[in-house]
Amino acid sequence: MVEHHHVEEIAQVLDGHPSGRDSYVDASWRRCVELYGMDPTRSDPAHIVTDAEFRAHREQADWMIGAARSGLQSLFRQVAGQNYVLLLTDAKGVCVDFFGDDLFLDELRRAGLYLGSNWSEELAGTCGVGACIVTGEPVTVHQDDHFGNAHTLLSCTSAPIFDSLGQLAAVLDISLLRSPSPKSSQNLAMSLVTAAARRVEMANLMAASRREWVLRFSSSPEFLDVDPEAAVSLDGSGRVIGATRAATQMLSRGDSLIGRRIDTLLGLSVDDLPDLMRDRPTEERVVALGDGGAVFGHAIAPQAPRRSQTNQGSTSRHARGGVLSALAGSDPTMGRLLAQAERLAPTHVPLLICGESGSGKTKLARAIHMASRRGGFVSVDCAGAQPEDLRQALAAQSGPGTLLLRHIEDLPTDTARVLAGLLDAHPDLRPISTSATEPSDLVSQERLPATLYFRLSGSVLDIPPLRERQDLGWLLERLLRRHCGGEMRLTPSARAELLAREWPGNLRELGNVLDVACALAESTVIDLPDLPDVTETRDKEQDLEAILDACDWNMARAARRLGVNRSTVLRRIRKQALRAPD
Ligand SMILES: Nc1ncnc2c1ncn2[C@@H]1O[C@H](COP(=O)(O)OP(=O)(O)OP(=O)(O)O)[C@@H](O)[C@H]1O
Repeated sequence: MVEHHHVEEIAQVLDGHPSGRDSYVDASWRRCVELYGMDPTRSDPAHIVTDAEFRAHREQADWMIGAARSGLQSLFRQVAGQNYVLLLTDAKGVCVDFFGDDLFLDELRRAGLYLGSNWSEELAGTCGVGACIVTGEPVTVHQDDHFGNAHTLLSCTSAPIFDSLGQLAAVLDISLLRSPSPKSSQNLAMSLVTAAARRVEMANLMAASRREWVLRFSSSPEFLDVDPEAAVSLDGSGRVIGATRAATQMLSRGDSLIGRRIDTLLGLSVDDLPDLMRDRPTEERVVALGDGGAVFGHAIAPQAPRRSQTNQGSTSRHARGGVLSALAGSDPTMGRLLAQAERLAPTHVPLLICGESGSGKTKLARAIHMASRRGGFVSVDCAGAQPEDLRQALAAQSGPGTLLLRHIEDLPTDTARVLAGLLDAHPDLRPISTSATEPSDLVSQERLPATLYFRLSGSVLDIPPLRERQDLGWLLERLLRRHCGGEMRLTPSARAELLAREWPGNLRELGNVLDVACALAESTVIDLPDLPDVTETRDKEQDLEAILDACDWNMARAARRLGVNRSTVLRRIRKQALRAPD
């Protein structure tokens, strides 16, 4: 009798009379007849895939099963003793994971509430999983909402799980073999299953974003850190590269967020993210939404170096892009310089890298060598280098390679003559020189013989000083990880102070300041008082003579005390015309 009524009701919907049920039920009934050619009078049993098919589906969904496991387990504990069964299906509707009571296993299997059953709408008719896959929304398909007569005792509540790019990845379903007749009896099941799906998406995004910034949101400050509602992951330039479904709905009413810049979606830029980290009181971490509303935000810094975003792929061009692009964030001058360096790297053109002390000339030279894939690497500090030092350095070198000549401006005249001869003897050796002196001054001030200068400066690369770079925030994070490990973080005020400094000692000074700050910080958070004073750094410059005296004019010791290298000390001694006491 009930079955007859069910078939009639479906026929009425097909005639255009709404059933009064949820609209997704009517729509699904119509699809079953009009699209899949199903017959409501038939009573087809559950559709179970073959063992081989099941293995293939499970293998493909392996990552999702892993990500969802603990969410499923805790959901199952929440509904323990209420005869619910939990199914995780893949995006095609095949059940790949299952939690249910062993007592009812046979019955559950017969009903298709078990591993390997296929709940796609075109096979199973109107059902929770099938309707969820088609609509992309959470649904409850209760008792005779089901199309097929075989399933009209079941109550199935299903929520979609999307991957971080917004593709449907799985469906989480909570079902009962027998249930009370009002559909509203399943409202709690609906809340539980949607919350569990949201947490699985969150866990998934977090697992995939260890190398990226993640920004999590909650409308209530109490839950921001423990159970946020939504999250996005961002690349170094602040573009969204992953989002949970809730974030898509919260920030762009369901339109994809992928590729959009965070400052076009929210009242903040990527540089503001550190202000939203956990060390700041939750109530202060307010983020303005585009529609005028506001939520609370929690930013999580990358836990490992970010992947290179250029040249994805494993070609040698990628390797070059990787090593060079890792030297800068989004600073336009550095961007141009690195693009130029990338093109020059594989050539034999002698390079002269100019820039202030500590600005990263040596680092760039090494990166160019690595990108060139050109055999051996020989490095010589030219400050005070004797001809014999050069000969020794090159004694074992044969074949292609790079000769790094650091502080070329301090090369003594005798050694300069020998260098020219050594370059003749090693035609495969490509010289890369570094200089803190302007290229024009190298010749005009007779720091280098003109012939040698032209021989060494096939192309000149100018590194900007740190105070002129626009990627200081990026560098701060990078050096913080390198100098202090992944754990350490800066309070917003410490960060603001570092961003405001002039950095006359450039990246070397920044590294030294972070070393001191890490040593002084009492926890994993670096605060304002942990930062060495600017005047301490300046004093170092001014008190060179006093420090040299204190170190018995031992250059290496003085260099360590000052946080610079030996040749810089030599240069400063010359500049200040200091003389060691007799
Ligand atoms: N892009 C970078 N990212 C992170 N650290 C960097 C970068 N460039 C340089 N550094 C660090 O800054 C410090 C100074 O760099 P480097 O020795 O290359 O400077 P330099 O210009 O050659 O200095 P100098 O002229 O005094 O010899 C080093 O500790 C280096 O590791």
